[in-house]
Amino acid sequence: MRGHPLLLFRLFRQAAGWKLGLGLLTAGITALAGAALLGLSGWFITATGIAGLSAGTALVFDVFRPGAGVRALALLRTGARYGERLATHDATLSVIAGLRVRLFQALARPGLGRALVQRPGRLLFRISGDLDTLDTLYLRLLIPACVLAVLALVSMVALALLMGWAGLLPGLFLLLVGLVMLVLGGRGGLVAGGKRAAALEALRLRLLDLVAGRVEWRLAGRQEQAAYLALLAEGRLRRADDRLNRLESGLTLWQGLAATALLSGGVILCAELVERQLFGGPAVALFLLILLGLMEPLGPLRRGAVELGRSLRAARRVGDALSQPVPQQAVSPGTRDVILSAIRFRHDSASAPLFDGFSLSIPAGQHVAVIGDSGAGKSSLVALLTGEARPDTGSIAVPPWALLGQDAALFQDSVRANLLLADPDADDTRLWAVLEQAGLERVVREMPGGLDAALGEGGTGLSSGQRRRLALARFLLQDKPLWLLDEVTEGIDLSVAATILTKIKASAAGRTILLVTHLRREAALADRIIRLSHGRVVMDLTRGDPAFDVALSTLRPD
Ligand SMILES: Nc1ncnc2c1ncn2[C@@H]1O[C@H](COP(=O)(O)OP(=O)(O)OP(=O)(O)O)[C@@H](O)[C@H]1O
Repeated sequence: MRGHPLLLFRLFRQAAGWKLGLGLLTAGITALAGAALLGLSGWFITATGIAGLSAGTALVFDVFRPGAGVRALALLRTGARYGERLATHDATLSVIAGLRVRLFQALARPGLGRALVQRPGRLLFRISGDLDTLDTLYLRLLIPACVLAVLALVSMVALALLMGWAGLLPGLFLLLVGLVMLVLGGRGGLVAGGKRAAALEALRLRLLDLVAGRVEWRLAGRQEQAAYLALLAEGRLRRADDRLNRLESGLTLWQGLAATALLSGGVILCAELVERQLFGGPAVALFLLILLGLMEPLGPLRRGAVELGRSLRAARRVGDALSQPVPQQAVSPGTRDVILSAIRFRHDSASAPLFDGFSLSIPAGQHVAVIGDSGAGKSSLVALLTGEARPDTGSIAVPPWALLGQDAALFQDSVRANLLLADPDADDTRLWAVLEQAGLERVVREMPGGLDAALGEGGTGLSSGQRRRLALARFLLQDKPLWLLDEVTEGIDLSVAATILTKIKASAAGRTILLVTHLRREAALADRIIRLSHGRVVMDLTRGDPAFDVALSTLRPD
């Protein structure tokens, strides 16, 4: 089932089962009412015209019942069409909205997230393009295909009752036409649609490179080459579009030929029936116009068929991501201490394990500084604790944690929304309190809109020190027993660093802290210092030990 489009149909059904059914039902009623309306109107106009030829028939001709029928069918068709639009779009939008959340969660899985971040164009595509493509599956494929099948079957039964076995022919012909359309469109669209998706992804990436790196391209004198690469991708996109257009034109031709053949066959059949005096003029109009009505779903089906390949590809990719288990924070319920036992861990692209038989135990409430040269394994240790990296063997027990790192990771949204990420239920009083703790309250109060002030991408609108303080406020909002601090004051000026460290110290009592650092001012918060080297603990000192102060003094001063 992994990655199979059927998984998506199952998700569609779970998310909006009855709405999908209602959509199909109303779409079927709309099409049937449309075909009947066309036929009855044709019959009525013809029959009225013929009846009007002589005064005798004109007087006895009943215009009321067929007129009422036309009105009833018109009302039914309009109402059903309205219901269909409501039901199908509501169903699709709610399913896609639900899928978007699940896809975000799935993409947050460490391995997948990291793999995709190396190809941001693809990541963007998955989140936007693939999901939007999925509405085609239901709206443009399933609905027209089912409606065509229903119309064909109903027409087969009705026309067979009316004119014997010959009445089966239009329905069978329609089914054949629809099937050929799906096969041809699906096969052609799969290849051309795949090429189009790849070209569009390449074009987006090339354009991003061109714009974001324009200064570097220019300095290197290679702007022309970068533009040429974008043009190449654009050329591939155009050729793929041409192929898709040709495919759609071919299918339109096929639809036109099929419609002509069906109508011509209908005219020949009617001529035969008229000659045998089984059909009169009004019945001919009824029959031919019903045939026209039956072909109505072929247009949407044709457009859906061209999209079939693209939709199936998107369904497979989204299905692949969704079939992975949703990542959970690596938290062991009931644990208060941090315990790593006999860990063996190798980075994906590394040849040898970084940690081999690594064990570490931090009792609840202890404040530990992890120091060591660059590449010693400090960040990898934090990644193991947060679950971002998984050990090959060994066990890890971690209480609920909050992480504060060097990257402020702020989003293009309001100050409030950036804070609420940490605790969606926090009220304004609490938000102001953490802003005050982080030394940012006055700044935010002076911003237009206060908590609702909009930040730009990455927190633009705030200075880099203010961004770090906002990240600190968000961190403080999480009331977790374990704090993981990864070089939190690296690269910031003394006054901001002092604020951050003071606030951390003020709220540190009763919590376990593991801080990774090269800086004396940060390690001074700890009551235990561990030095790592090549993935091993080479020094483990507690405050009071004379070597503790010596270890502190080896660290970078402020
Ligand atoms: N994603 C990765 N793939 C392969 N090797 C990695 C990866 N991340 C880190 N490493 C390697 O693992 C080792 C430990 O890296 P880590 O980032 O944990 O060190 P660190 O002590 O945090 O260094 P720094 O102080 O420079 O941040 C290094 O040799 C590094 O090259």
